[in-house]
Amino acid sequence: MTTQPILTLDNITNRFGSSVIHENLHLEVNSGEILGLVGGSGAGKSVLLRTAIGLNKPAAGSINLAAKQIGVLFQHGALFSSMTVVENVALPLFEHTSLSRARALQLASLKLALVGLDKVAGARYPAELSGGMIKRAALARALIREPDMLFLDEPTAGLDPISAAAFDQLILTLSKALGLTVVLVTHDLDTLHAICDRIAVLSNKRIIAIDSLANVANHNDEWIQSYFHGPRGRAIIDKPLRVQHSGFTSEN
Ligand SMILES: Nc1ncnc2c1ncn2[C@@H]1O[C@H](COP(=O)(O)OP(=O)(O)OP(=O)(O)O)[C@@H](O)[C@H]1O
Repeated sequence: MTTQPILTLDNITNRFGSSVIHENLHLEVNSGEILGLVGGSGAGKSVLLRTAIGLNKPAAGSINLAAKQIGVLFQHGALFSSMTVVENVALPLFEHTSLSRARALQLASLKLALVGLDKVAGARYPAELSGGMIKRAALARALIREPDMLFLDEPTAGLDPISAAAFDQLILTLSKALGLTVVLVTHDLDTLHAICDRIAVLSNKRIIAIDSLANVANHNDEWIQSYFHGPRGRAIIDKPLRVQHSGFTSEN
């Protein structure tokens, strides 16, 4: 991994009316890393992600995004119910390229295969898929334009622990195989532990810590202490990582 920032947010201020969400916030994302962004509910994680990708214009500050192409998985990034899964995945190609429909659908099938969905799943409508399969299809759609950077908003939300672990591993495998930089917003401590190179903590309108999980967890901040050393956090920090594929716990 290089330490070249692929994304720099500098002195960012965001406000809605009189409510200040971010103030003089600074964040750098290194090329090739998986960065987990955590913070309390309403801290402004999603707004920060939208700011980074240009969907929210900050009141002040600068954004330097060096990625050539980005892919985004939104928190409620539902697929269109009236289109098949493969059509949903191909949609960005229909909209943004001059590829033929047949070629776009062929590329979409390849992306579906990459995330573990076969042609049968591709021919279904979203309502006919499980939650985990929908996440995979949405990930395939985020990957369809060959991004070098992915933004994922709560990728494992709503998944059972085994499906969530499998989805974590998929993100990890794809990011390493494709050389992707990943920024993911999550509340899922397992995800932080299993796949994130660094953790950024958003609190009090700023990034108050950014480091490895072990170092961030030692930070002397009240929210960090309660998040990482509360009952759920302790279980992750203090215990060995489960073996993700099987869902079993390993002592290794
Ligand atoms: N378009 C908007 N207009 C007004 N207020 C907004 C808008 N978008 C977000 N907010 C407010 O900004 C704050 C931060 O919202 P955001 O969704 O970024 O939080 P979050 O950290 O992602 O929360 P959660 O973990 O619960 O998803 C909230 O108080 C929210 O109500």
